[in-house]
Amino acid sequence: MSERTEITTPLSLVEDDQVEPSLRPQRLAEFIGQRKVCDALQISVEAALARREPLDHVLFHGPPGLGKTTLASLMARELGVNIKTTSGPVLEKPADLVGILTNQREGDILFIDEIHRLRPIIEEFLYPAMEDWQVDIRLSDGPRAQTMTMKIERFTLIGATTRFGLLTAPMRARFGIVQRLHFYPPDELATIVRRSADILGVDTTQEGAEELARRARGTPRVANRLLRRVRDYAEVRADGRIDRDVARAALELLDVDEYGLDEMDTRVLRALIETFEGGPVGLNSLAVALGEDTATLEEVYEPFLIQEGYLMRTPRGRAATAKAYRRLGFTPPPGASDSQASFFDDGA
Ligand SMILES: Nc1ncnc2c1ncn2[C@@H]1O[C@H](COP(=O)(O)OP(=O)(O)OP(=O)(O)O)[C@@H](O)[C@H]1O
Repeated sequence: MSERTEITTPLSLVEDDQVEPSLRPQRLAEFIGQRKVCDALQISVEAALARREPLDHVLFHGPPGLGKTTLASLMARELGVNIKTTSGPVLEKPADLVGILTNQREGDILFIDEIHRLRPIIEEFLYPAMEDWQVDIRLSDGPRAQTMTMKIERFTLIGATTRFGLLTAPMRARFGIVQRLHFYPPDELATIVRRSADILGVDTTQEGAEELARRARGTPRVANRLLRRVRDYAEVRADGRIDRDVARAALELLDVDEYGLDEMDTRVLRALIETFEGGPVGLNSLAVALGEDTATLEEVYEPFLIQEGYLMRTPRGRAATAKAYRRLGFTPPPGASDSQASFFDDGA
Protein backbone atom coordinates (compact mmCIF):
# COMPACT_ATOMS: atom_id res chain seq x y z
CA MET A 1 0.00 0.00 0.00
CA SER A 2 1.46 3.37 -0.91
CA GLU A 3 1.71 6.14 1.65
CA ARG A 4 -1.18 7.96 0.01
CA THR A 5 -3.50 4.97 -0.02
CA GLU A 6 -2.68 4.27 3.58
CA ILE A 7 -3.86 7.58 4.95
CA THR A 8 -7.45 7.05 3.91
CA THR A 9 -7.75 3.29 4.12
CA PRO A 10 -10.64 2.25 6.35
CA LEU A 11 -8.62 -0.79 7.43
CA SER A 12 -6.89 -0.62 10.78
CA LEU A 13 -3.18 0.32 10.70
CA VAL A 14 -0.61 -0.19 13.45
CA GLU A 15 -0.65 3.55 14.20
CA ASP A 16 -4.43 3.33 14.82
CA ASP A 17 -4.11 0.46 17.26
CA GLN A 18 -2.15 2.63 19.66
CA VAL A 19 -4.65 5.49 19.74
CA GLU A 20 -8.03 3.93 19.01
CA PRO A 21 -8.68 2.56 22.49
CA SER A 22 -8.44 6.06 23.98
CA LEU A 23 -10.82 7.45 21.35
CA ARG A 24 -13.51 4.81 21.83
CA PRO A 25 -16.71 6.17 23.32
CA GLN A 26 -17.27 4.79 26.80
CA ARG A 27 -21.08 4.87 26.83
CA LEU A 28 -23.67 4.20 24.19
CA ALA A 29 -24.94 7.76 24.64
CA GLU A 30 -21.48 9.05 23.63
CA PHE A 31 -21.50 7.05 20.41
CA ILE A 32 -22.08 9.52 17.62
CA GLY A 33 -24.43 8.76 14.73
CA GLN A 34 -26.01 5.42 13.71
CA ARG A 35 -29.03 6.62 15.69
CA LYS A 36 -31.40 3.89 14.64
CA VAL A 37 -28.88 1.18 15.48
CA CYS A 38 -28.11 2.72 18.86
CA ASP A 39 -31.77 3.20 19.76
CA ALA A 40 -32.55 -0.41 18.89
CA LEU A 41 -29.58 -1.63 20.91
CA GLN A 42 -30.49 0.53 23.87
CA ILE A 43 -33.96 -1.00 23.95
CA SER A 44 -32.61 -4.54 23.69
CA VAL A 45 -30.13 -3.86 26.48
CA GLU A 46 -32.76 -2.39 28.80
CA ALA A 47 -35.14 -5.27 28.09
CA ALA A 48 -32.43 -7.85 28.79
CA LEU A 49 -31.48 -6.10 32.04
CA ALA A 50 -35.11 -5.90 33.15
CA ARG A 51 -35.66 -9.59 32.44
CA ARG A 52 -32.29 -10.49 33.94
CA GLU A 53 -31.54 -12.47 30.85
CA PRO A 54 -28.53 -12.44 28.55
CA LEU A 55 -28.87 -10.23 25.51
CA ASP A 56 -29.85 -12.05 22.32
CA HIS A 57 -26.96 -12.85 20.00
CA VAL A 58 -26.05 -9.77 17.97
CA LEU A 59 -24.63 -9.44 14.47
CA PHE A 60 -23.11 -6.18 13.20
CA HIS A 61 -22.35 -5.83 9.53
CA GLY A 62 -21.05 -3.07 7.31
CA PRO A 63 -17.81 -1.68 5.86
CA PRO A 64 -14.65 -1.57 8.03
CA GLY A 65 -13.92 1.19 10.53
CA LEU A 66 -17.52 2.21 11.24
CA GLY A 67 -17.60 1.14 14.89
CA LYS A 68 -18.53 -2.54 15.11
CA THR A 69 -15.86 -3.35 17.67
CA THR A 70 -16.67 -0.18 19.57
CA LEU A 71 -20.36 -1.09 19.74
CA ALA A 72 -19.56 -4.58 20.98
CA SER A 73 -17.55 -3.22 23.88
CA LEU A 74 -20.25 -0.64 24.60
CA MET A 75 -22.79 -3.47 24.83
CA ALA A 76 -20.65 -5.12 27.47
CA ARG A 77 -20.39 -1.90 29.44
CA GLU A 78 -24.11 -1.15 29.28
CA LEU A 79 -24.91 -4.68 30.41
CA GLY A 80 -22.19 -4.72 33.05
CA VAL A 81 -20.67 -7.97 31.76
CA ASN A 82 -17.25 -9.18 30.65
CA ILE A 83 -16.28 -9.34 27.01
CA LYS A 84 -13.78 -11.67 25.36
CA THR A 85 -12.63 -10.81 21.87
CA THR A 86 -11.44 -13.09 19.11
CA SER A 87 -11.74 -13.29 15.35
CA GLY A 88 -12.82 -15.80 12.74
CA PRO A 89 -9.43 -16.47 11.14
CA VAL A 90 -7.55 -17.08 14.41
CA LEU A 91 -9.87 -19.83 15.60
CA GLU A 92 -8.45 -23.05 14.22
CA LYS A 93 -10.13 -25.74 16.26
CA PRO A 94 -13.01 -25.99 18.76
CA ALA A 95 -10.49 -26.37 21.58
CA ASP A 96 -9.54 -22.72 20.97
CA LEU A 97 -13.01 -21.73 22.20
CA VAL A 98 -13.62 -24.30 24.92
CA GLY A 99 -11.68 -22.38 27.55
CA ILE A 100 -13.48 -19.14 26.85
CA LEU A 101 -16.95 -20.65 26.72
CA THR A 102 -16.61 -22.77 29.83
CA ASN A 103 -15.20 -19.88 31.86
CA GLN A 104 -17.82 -17.30 30.96
CA ARG A 105 -20.27 -16.10 33.53
CA GLU A 106 -23.94 -15.80 32.71
CA GLY A 107 -24.57 -12.93 30.30
CA ASP A 108 -20.91 -12.43 29.33
CA ILE A 109 -20.13 -11.51 25.74
CA LEU A 110 -18.00 -13.37 23.25
CA PHE A 111 -17.09 -11.04 20.39
CA ILE A 112 -16.03 -12.66 17.13
CA ASP A 113 -14.73 -10.24 14.54
CA GLU A 114 -14.70 -11.34 10.88
CA ILE A 115 -17.22 -13.99 11.75
CA HIS A 116 -17.72 -14.83 8.07
CA ARG A 117 -14.24 -16.36 8.16
CA LEU A 118 -15.02 -19.02 10.76
CA ARG A 119 -14.05 -22.53 9.72
CA PRO A 120 -17.03 -24.90 9.32
CA ILE A 121 -15.82 -27.05 12.23
CA ILE A 122 -15.93 -24.01 14.53
CA GLU A 123 -19.37 -23.05 13.31
CA GLU A 124 -20.70 -26.54 14.02
CA PHE A 125 -19.23 -26.33 17.47
CA LEU A 126 -20.83 -22.94 18.12
CA TYR A 127 -24.39 -23.85 17.12
CA PRO A 128 -25.28 -25.89 20.25
CA ALA A 129 -23.37 -23.39 22.37
CA MET A 130 -25.47 -20.52 21.04
CA GLU A 131 -28.76 -22.39 21.13
CA ASP A 132 -28.71 -24.96 23.91
CA TRP A 133 -25.87 -23.61 26.04
CA GLN A 134 -23.78 -26.70 25.68
CA VAL A 135 -20.55 -27.68 23.97
CA ASP A 136 -19.40 -31.03 22.69
CA ILE A 137 -15.86 -31.68 23.71
CA ARG A 138 -13.87 -34.33 21.87
CA LEU A 139 -11.92 -36.49 24.26
CA SER A 140 -10.03 -38.43 21.61
CA ASP A 141 -9.52 -38.47 17.86
CA GLY A 142 -10.20 -41.07 15.19
CA PRO A 143 -13.24 -43.09 14.11
CA ARG A 144 -14.16 -44.10 17.67
CA ALA A 145 -13.66 -40.63 19.03
CA GLN A 146 -15.41 -40.01 22.30
CA THR A 147 -17.15 -36.77 22.99
CA MET A 148 -18.43 -35.30 26.18
CA THR A 149 -21.24 -32.77 26.34
CA MET A 150 -20.75 -29.98 28.79
CA LYS A 151 -23.22 -27.34 29.93
CA ILE A 152 -22.10 -23.73 29.76
CA GLU A 153 -23.55 -20.49 31.10
CA ARG A 154 -25.92 -18.59 28.87
CA PHE A 155 -23.90 -15.97 27.02
CA THR A 156 -24.20 -13.47 24.19
CA LEU A 157 -22.28 -13.91 21.00
CA ILE A 158 -21.63 -10.69 19.13
CA GLY A 159 -20.41 -11.22 15.59
CA ALA A 160 -19.04 -8.58 13.26
CA THR A 161 -18.60 -8.89 9.54
CA THR A 162 -17.87 -6.79 6.51
CA ARG A 163 -19.42 -9.53 4.34
CA PHE A 164 -22.93 -10.32 5.45
CA GLY A 165 -23.51 -12.33 2.28
CA LEU A 166 -20.73 -14.77 3.13
CA LEU A 167 -22.26 -15.83 6.42
CA THR A 168 -23.85 -19.27 6.23
CA ALA A 169 -27.64 -19.35 6.52
CA PRO A 170 -27.66 -21.41 9.77
CA MET A 171 -25.24 -18.96 11.36
CA ARG A 172 -27.27 -15.95 10.27
CA ALA A 173 -30.44 -17.53 11.64
CA ARG A 174 -28.96 -17.74 15.12
CA PHE A 175 -28.71 -14.00 15.61
CA GLY A 176 -31.75 -12.38 17.19
CA ILE A 177 -30.43 -8.86 16.61
CA VAL A 178 -28.95 -7.97 13.25
CA GLN A 179 -27.79 -4.41 12.66
CA ARG A 180 -26.16 -2.88 9.67
CA LEU A 181 -23.82 0.08 10.11
CA HIS A 182 -23.77 2.77 7.44
CA PHE A 183 -21.22 5.31 6.32
CA TYR A 184 -21.42 8.49 8.40
CA PRO A 185 -22.60 11.76 6.88
CA PRO A 186 -20.04 14.62 7.08
CA ASP A 187 -21.77 16.46 9.94
CA GLU A 188 -21.56 13.39 12.19
CA LEU A 189 -17.95 12.82 11.22
CA ALA A 190 -17.19 16.44 12.08
CA THR A 191 -18.68 15.83 15.54
CA ILE A 192 -16.50 12.72 15.89
CA VAL A 193 -13.43 14.73 14.88
CA ARG A 194 -14.20 17.43 17.45
CA ARG A 195 -14.74 14.84 20.16
CA SER A 196 -11.45 13.10 19.33
CA ALA A 197 -9.68 16.46 19.17
CA ASP A 198 -10.89 17.22 22.70
CA ILE A 199 -9.57 13.91 23.96
CA LEU A 200 -6.22 14.38 22.24
CA GLY A 201 -6.01 18.02 23.37
CA VAL A 202 -5.97 19.46 19.86
CA ASP A 203 -7.45 22.88 19.21
CA THR A 204 -9.81 22.53 16.23
CA THR A 205 -12.36 24.90 14.77
CA GLN A 206 -15.69 23.67 13.42
CA GLU A 207 -14.59 24.52 9.85
CA GLY A 208 -11.33 22.65 10.37
CA ALA A 209 -13.22 19.60 11.60
CA GLU A 210 -15.60 19.79 8.66
CA GLU A 211 -12.72 19.91 6.24
CA LEU A 212 -11.34 16.65 7.65
CA ALA A 213 -14.79 15.09 7.83
CA ARG A 214 -15.50 15.67 4.14
CA ARG A 215 -12.45 13.67 3.14
CA ALA A 216 -12.79 10.78 5.55
CA ARG A 217 -14.69 8.35 3.32
CA GLY A 218 -17.66 8.32 5.68
CA THR A 219 -15.49 6.42 8.18
CA PRO A 220 -14.64 7.43 11.77
CA ARG A 221 -11.36 5.50 11.70
CA VAL A 222 -10.20 7.54 8.71
CA ALA A 223 -11.45 10.80 10.28
CA ASN A 224 -9.46 10.12 13.44
CA ARG A 225 -6.36 9.25 11.43
CA LEU A 226 -6.60 12.44 9.37
CA LEU A 227 -6.95 14.39 12.59
CA ARG A 228 -3.71 12.95 13.94
CA ARG A 229 -1.78 13.64 10.74
CA VAL A 230 -3.12 17.16 10.41
CA ARG A 231 -2.32 17.84 14.05
CA ASP A 232 1.36 17.18 13.27
CA TYR A 233 1.22 19.70 10.47
CA ALA A 234 -0.59 22.25 12.62
CA GLU A 235 2.05 21.95 15.32
CA VAL A 236 5.02 22.22 13.00
CA ARG A 237 3.81 24.67 10.37
CA ALA A 238 1.15 26.66 12.21
CA ASP A 239 0.30 27.58 15.80
CA GLY A 240 -1.10 24.15 16.61
CA ARG A 241 -4.68 25.07 15.80
CA ILE A 242 -6.58 23.21 13.09
CA ASP A 243 -8.73 25.72 11.24
CA ARG A 244 -9.96 25.45 7.68
CA ASP A 245 -6.82 26.84 6.05
CA VAL A 246 -4.48 24.69 8.10
CA ALA A 247 -6.61 21.61 7.41
CA ARG A 248 -6.66 22.32 3.67
CA ALA A 249 -2.94 22.95 3.45
CA ALA A 250 -2.12 19.83 5.47
CA LEU A 251 -4.45 17.60 3.49
CA GLU A 252 -3.01 18.90 0.26
CA LEU A 253 0.48 18.13 1.46
CA LEU A 254 -0.67 14.67 2.50
CA ASP A 255 -2.16 14.23 -0.96
CA VAL A 256 -5.65 13.52 0.35
CA ASP A 257 -8.12 14.11 -2.43
CA GLU A 258 -10.81 16.68 -1.72
CA TYR A 259 -13.52 14.16 -2.58
CA GLY A 260 -12.11 11.55 -0.23
CA LEU A 261 -11.00 9.29 -3.08
CA ASP A 262 -7.69 7.58 -2.59
CA GLU A 263 -5.22 6.22 -5.07
CA MET A 264 -6.85 2.80 -5.19
CA ASP A 265 -10.31 4.29 -5.76
CA THR A 266 -8.90 6.21 -8.69
CA ARG A 267 -7.20 3.09 -10.07
CA VAL A 268 -10.48 1.17 -9.86
CA LEU A 269 -12.33 3.84 -11.80
CA ARG A 270 -9.51 4.23 -14.30
CA ALA A 271 -9.42 0.48 -14.95
CA LEU A 272 -13.18 0.40 -15.41
CA ILE A 273 -13.13 3.25 -17.87
CA GLU A 274 -9.85 2.70 -19.72
CA THR A 275 -9.51 -1.08 -19.71
CA PHE A 276 -13.14 -2.13 -19.75
CA GLU A 277 -14.73 0.78 -21.57
CA GLY A 278 -16.82 1.68 -18.57
CA GLY A 279 -18.10 -1.86 -17.98
CA PRO A 280 -20.12 -3.74 -17.03
CA VAL A 281 -17.31 -6.09 -16.09
CA GLY A 282 -17.20 -8.98 -13.65
CA LEU A 283 -15.57 -8.45 -10.26
CA ASN A 284 -12.93 -11.09 -10.97
CA SER A 285 -11.73 -9.50 -14.19
CA LEU A 286 -11.58 -6.11 -12.52
CA ALA A 287 -9.59 -7.54 -9.61
CA VAL A 288 -7.12 -9.24 -11.95
CA ALA A 289 -6.60 -6.02 -13.90
CA LEU A 290 -5.85 -4.21 -10.65
CA GLY A 291 -3.71 -6.94 -9.09
CA GLU A 292 -5.97 -6.79 -6.04
CA ASP A 293 -7.94 -9.58 -4.43
CA THR A 294 -11.68 -9.66 -5.01
CA ALA A 295 -12.56 -9.58 -1.31
CA THR A 296 -10.64 -6.34 -0.65
CA LEU A 297 -12.11 -4.78 -3.73
CA GLU A 298 -15.61 -5.74 -2.71
CA GLU A 299 -15.37 -5.01 1.01
CA VAL A 300 -13.10 -1.99 1.19
CA TYR A 301 -13.30 -0.02 -2.04
CA GLU A 302 -16.61 -0.71 -3.72
CA PRO A 303 -18.96 0.33 -0.91
CA PHE A 304 -17.56 3.85 -0.83
CA LEU A 305 -17.48 4.22 -4.61
CA ILE A 306 -21.07 3.02 -4.82
CA GLN A 307 -22.21 5.33 -2.06
CA GLU A 308 -20.56 8.31 -3.70
CA GLY A 309 -22.18 7.46 -7.03
CA TYR A 310 -19.02 6.58 -9.00
CA LEU A 311 -19.68 2.90 -9.50
CA MET A 312 -22.76 0.77 -10.03
CA ARG A 313 -23.32 -2.89 -9.43
CA THR A 314 -25.47 -4.19 -12.26
CA PRO A 315 -26.64 -7.74 -12.91
CA ARG A 316 -23.93 -7.97 -15.58
CA GLY A 317 -21.11 -6.59 -13.45
CA ARG A 318 -19.54 -3.34 -12.33
CA ALA A 319 -20.00 -0.19 -14.36
CA ALA A 320 -18.59 3.33 -14.16
CA THR A 321 -21.14 6.13 -13.83
CA ALA A 322 -21.12 9.39 -15.73
CA LYS A 323 -19.85 11.02 -12.53
CA ALA A 324 -16.80 8.73 -12.58
CA TYR A 325 -15.99 9.77 -16.16
CA ARG A 326 -16.25 13.42 -15.26
CA ARG A 327 -14.20 12.99 -12.11
CA LEU A 328 -11.31 11.59 -14.12
CA GLY A 329 -11.61 14.26 -16.76
CA PHE A 330 -13.32 12.20 -19.47
CA THR A 331 -16.52 12.99 -21.31
CA PRO A 332 -19.13 10.39 -20.35
CA PRO A 333 -20.26 8.27 -23.31
CA PRO A 334 -23.93 8.65 -24.26
CA GLY A 335 -24.91 5.42 -22.49
CA ALA A 336 -23.33 6.28 -19.11
CA SER A 337 -25.84 7.15 -16.44
CA ASP A 338 -25.54 8.73 -13.04
CA SER A 339 -26.24 6.27 -10.30
CA GLN A 340 -29.28 6.68 -8.15
CA ALA A 341 -27.38 5.55 -5.04
CA SER A 342 -28.62 7.29 -1.95
CA PHE A 343 -26.23 8.29 0.78
CA PHE A 344 -26.91 5.13 2.70
CA ASP A 345 -26.71 2.78 -0.22
CA ASP A 346 -23.19 1.57 0.41
CA GLY A 347 -23.76 -1.60 -1.52
CA ALA A 348 -22.96 -3.87 1.46
N1 LIG B 1 -19.76 6.54 16.28
C1 LIG B 1 -18.53 6.77 16.70
N2 LIG B 1 -18.26 7.80 17.50
C2 LIG B 1 -16.99 8.04 17.88
N3 LIG B 1 -15.92 7.30 17.50
C3 LIG B 1 -16.16 6.25 16.72
C4 LIG B 1 -17.47 5.92 16.28
N4 LIG B 1 -17.40 4.83 15.51
C5 LIG B 1 -16.12 4.47 15.46
N5 LIG B 1 -15.37 5.33 16.18
C6 LIG B 1 -13.91 5.27 16.31
O1 LIG B 1 -13.36 4.79 15.09
C7 LIG B 1 -12.35 3.82 15.33
C8 LIG B 1 -12.69 2.54 14.60
O2 LIG B 1 -13.81 1.93 15.20
P1 LIG B 1 -13.96 0.34 15.38
O3 LIG B 1 -12.63 -0.29 15.66
O4 LIG B 1 -15.04 0.10 16.35
O5 LIG B 1 -14.44 -0.05 13.94
P2 LIG B 1 -14.87 -1.46 13.34
O6 LIG B 1 -16.13 -1.24 12.56
O7 LIG B 1 -14.87 -2.50 14.38
O8 LIG B 1 -13.73 -1.70 12.31
P3 LIG B 1 -13.10 -3.08 11.85
O9 LIG B 1 -14.25 -3.93 11.52
O10 LIG B 1 -12.27 -2.62 10.69
O11 LIG B 1 -12.29 -3.50 13.04
C9 LIG B 1 -12.25 3.70 16.84
O12 LIG B 1 -11.22 4.54 17.32
C10 LIG B 1 -13.56 4.22 17.35
O13 LIG B 1 -13.46 4.81 18.59
